[in-house]
Amino acid sequence: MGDRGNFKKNLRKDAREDIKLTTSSSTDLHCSFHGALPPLLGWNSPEIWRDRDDIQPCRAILDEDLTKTEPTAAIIDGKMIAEKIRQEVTEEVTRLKSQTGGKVPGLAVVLVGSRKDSETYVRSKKKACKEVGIASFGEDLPESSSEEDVLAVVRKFNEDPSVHGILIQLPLPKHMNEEKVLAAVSVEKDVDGFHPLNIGKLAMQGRTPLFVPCTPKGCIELLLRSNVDIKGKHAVVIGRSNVVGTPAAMLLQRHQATVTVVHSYTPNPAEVTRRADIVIAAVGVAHLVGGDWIKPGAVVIDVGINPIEDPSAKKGYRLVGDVCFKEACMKASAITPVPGGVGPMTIAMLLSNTLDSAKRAYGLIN
Ligand SMILES: Nc1nc2c(c(=O)[nH]1)N[C@@H](CN(C=O)c1ccc(C(=O)N[C@@H](CCC(=O)O)C(=O)O)cc1)CN2
Repeated sequence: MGDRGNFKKNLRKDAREDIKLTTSSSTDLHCSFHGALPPLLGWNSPEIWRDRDDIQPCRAILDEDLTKTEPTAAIIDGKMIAEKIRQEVTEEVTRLKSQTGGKVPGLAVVLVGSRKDSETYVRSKKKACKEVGIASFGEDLPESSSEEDVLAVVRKFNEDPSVHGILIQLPLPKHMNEEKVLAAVSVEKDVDGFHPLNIGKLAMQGRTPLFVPCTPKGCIELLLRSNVDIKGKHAVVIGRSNVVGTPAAMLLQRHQATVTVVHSYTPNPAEVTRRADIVIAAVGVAHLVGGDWIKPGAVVIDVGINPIEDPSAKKGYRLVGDVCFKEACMKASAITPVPGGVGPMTIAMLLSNTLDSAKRAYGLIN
């Protein structure tokens, strides 16, 4: 009790700012009751990975010569595996069409604002739909749209029987309540798997969510299709975002892994990660995970897609993962590259979820 009562004075300023927000929220169970105690649901603290004494920059970033050691890792080719899944989806769409007298799955993609990366992802999703025979519907709203504008679009797609999946491209503009918008998507059309019912069922034993979030599902699919045993293994998930880290940890547990989540408040994350047989890195910090974080023989799934300056590249930048690929290759038994690893699987899983939704709507699966 005493320790908890005292801990407030040790918090950094940014965390304190956050406490003000958290304590005024209606979800802040017990706080007003216990006074100085932290809320039962914890603080909504920001993830800050930079300027930590217990994290060293990876050697490849420091341009040290790594050529003296031979890489050990097999490359898990996400692009190839995603392509195989797209072919499978194409065949199933054809079968569904013949079973339903010409019906095809439909995906609606809602984009709010004009973030360049989001526009690229939305374009890729629509193109992928076309290639596999899924009809795509789009609604692009300006950044200045109100939450009610977005909710109206969601309601329209909820009621449209030719739409089997609805996806709200994230992140939404800051002035919108993401929780409210995602919860407005019909649970039967929630192909992103972010509806509280779907994510809640994913967290609970013996429950079956209608959809599982695409990127974590893609990570597991990569492991399964690369014949990596998950059962009984120690998996470390680095990052605890709603989109990747948290659902990935839940999915790994459902596959009987022992899961540790490493986050920005974990002391000595390298030491903790070094105990893992399977590492899923999903923090969004370029090259955070150095070779010294990886146990020899571990399997590494790198979810990060971070642009870094590169004057030799046509666009002036290139994409790198959260893992220092050059270093991790010397330790891991298998690793996903960036680009060409998890990214293409995110879209393949979206197609697969949309197909499942259509099959359910036409009574072809439960
Ligand atoms: N509603 C959602 N929003 C977002 C999600 C999501 O799953 N649902 N995930 C990310 C972005 N994302 C899809 O939306 C996504 C990211 C990356 C890729 C991809 O194929 N990446 C390529 C590289 C692409 C490039 O060259 O620019 C790769 O890694 O090889 C696809 C989808 C955030 N928002």
